[in-house]
Amino acid sequence: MDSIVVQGGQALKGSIPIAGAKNACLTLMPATLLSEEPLTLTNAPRLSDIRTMTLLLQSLGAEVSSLAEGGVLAMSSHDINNHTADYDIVRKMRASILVLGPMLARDGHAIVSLPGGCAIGARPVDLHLKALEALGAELDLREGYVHAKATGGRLKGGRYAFPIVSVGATENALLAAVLAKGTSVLENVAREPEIVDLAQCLRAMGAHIEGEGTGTLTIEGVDRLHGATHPVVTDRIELGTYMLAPLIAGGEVTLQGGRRGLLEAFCERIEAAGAEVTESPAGLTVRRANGPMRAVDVETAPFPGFPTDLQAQMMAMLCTAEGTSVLDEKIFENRFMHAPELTRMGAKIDVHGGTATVTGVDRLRGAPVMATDLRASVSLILAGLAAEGETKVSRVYHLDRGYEHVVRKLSGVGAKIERVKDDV
Ligand SMILES: CC(=O)N[C@H]1[C@@H](OP(=O)(O)OP(=O)(O)OC[C@H]2O[C@@H](n3ccc(=O)[nH]c3=O)[C@H](O)[C@@H]2O)O[C@H](CO)[C@@H](O)[C@@H]1O
Ligand SMILES: C=C(OP(=O)(O)O)C(=O)O
Repeated sequence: MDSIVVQGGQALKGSIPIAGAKNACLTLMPATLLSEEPLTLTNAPRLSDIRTMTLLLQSLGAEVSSLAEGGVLAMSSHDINNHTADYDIVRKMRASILVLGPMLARDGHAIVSLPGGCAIGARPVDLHLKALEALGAELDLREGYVHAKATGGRLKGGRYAFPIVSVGATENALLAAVLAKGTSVLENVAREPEIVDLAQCLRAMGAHIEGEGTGTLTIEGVDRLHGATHPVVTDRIELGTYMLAPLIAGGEVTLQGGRRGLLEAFCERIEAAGAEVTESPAGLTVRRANGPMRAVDVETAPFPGFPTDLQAQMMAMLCTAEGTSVLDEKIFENRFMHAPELTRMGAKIDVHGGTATVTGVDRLRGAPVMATDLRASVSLILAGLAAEGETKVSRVYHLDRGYEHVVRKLSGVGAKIERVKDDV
């Protein structure tokens, strides 16, 4: 297993290219199952989650190329010969459940393992299933698998109002509705840029969709979809993560390809804390406006609110901001695993239920730390950038799920960071 070792105290200067979004790519890839013609993605990121989705699609009979220059990922689902998504793959990555809607829509049947909970919370998939039932799916849960059939062999247009906003359930329902017979109306849907990206890709494949980016999606099902080439939207979570780096370590960094519209609520909060964010055709440039960073309160919410996937990284920044900040995590019930690790580095954090109170300290101190999920891991690297001495973050496989070339990107702007092999 590898670790990341950071020597803190270097101010940062330069540019970081931002990759295509993991969470967009993971919902765009299953769209290949909807057509017998090829779907090609460009700007796909080089991440272990993308590799896992590749293996899952290949296990169903799809052809998926290895990632080429420019993030080109060529896929073809001409011969889908297996309709079972096995537990061994699904348990590695929750986004695997996104093959259920498209398989059901294409061939009228599918068997997909239930993903189970994970470190950040229970994360049920009941809303995915209820939305598919509203489109005419008959579901049976047996031995840890969802056995799904479309009544009469084809899904039918239907209406479903989500009781809470769910990104994944919106995606699964949209992926299914595009080939259902008739009109579907999905209400209280997620509005994340990744949903807008999925709708645009499906439209390029011939789907009839209205309302992406709003609370209601209206989909007129078509009999077949064709091939397309689609660029994956910029990763707003990678963008926000690296925007925090110069605020923590000092200096000025340009995030190439960054756009404010992807992260308006996040930009507003870091500006309230003392950041200066400048938008240009090249991207977003970030530095401290004047003097040290100050405390701000943060509440996570579905888009366009403050993303839960940036809560851990924001906490790392607030650990050395002047004053006391309150972070309310409203999406996942157990997403503060980074707090005890940051405390080991000298941070002052009290966690009660879904609320963390952070009192800024002058300086963090490097320490060996360990993270149990993706964003928690990167928050420890960010904290290490300004900590006194050495921070060693172990269990780097979490990081590899969502950040490509993290050492290259941060050392490119002057951080002292390396990846090392652990002694066994
Ligand atoms: C691969 C991917 O895109 N992952 C993102 C996606 O996860 P994911 O799609 O899993 O997150 P959801 O938006 O579905 O989850 C939101 C909330 O709804 C609950 N819920 C969800 C589905 C369901 O059937 N029942 C239910 O109760 C969840 O437990 C959670 O409390 O959106 C999250 C919220 O922005 C992000 O943190 C994840 O990075
Ligand atoms: C929680 C995340 O991903 P996933 O939904 O795949 O677990 C994330 O990207 O921060």
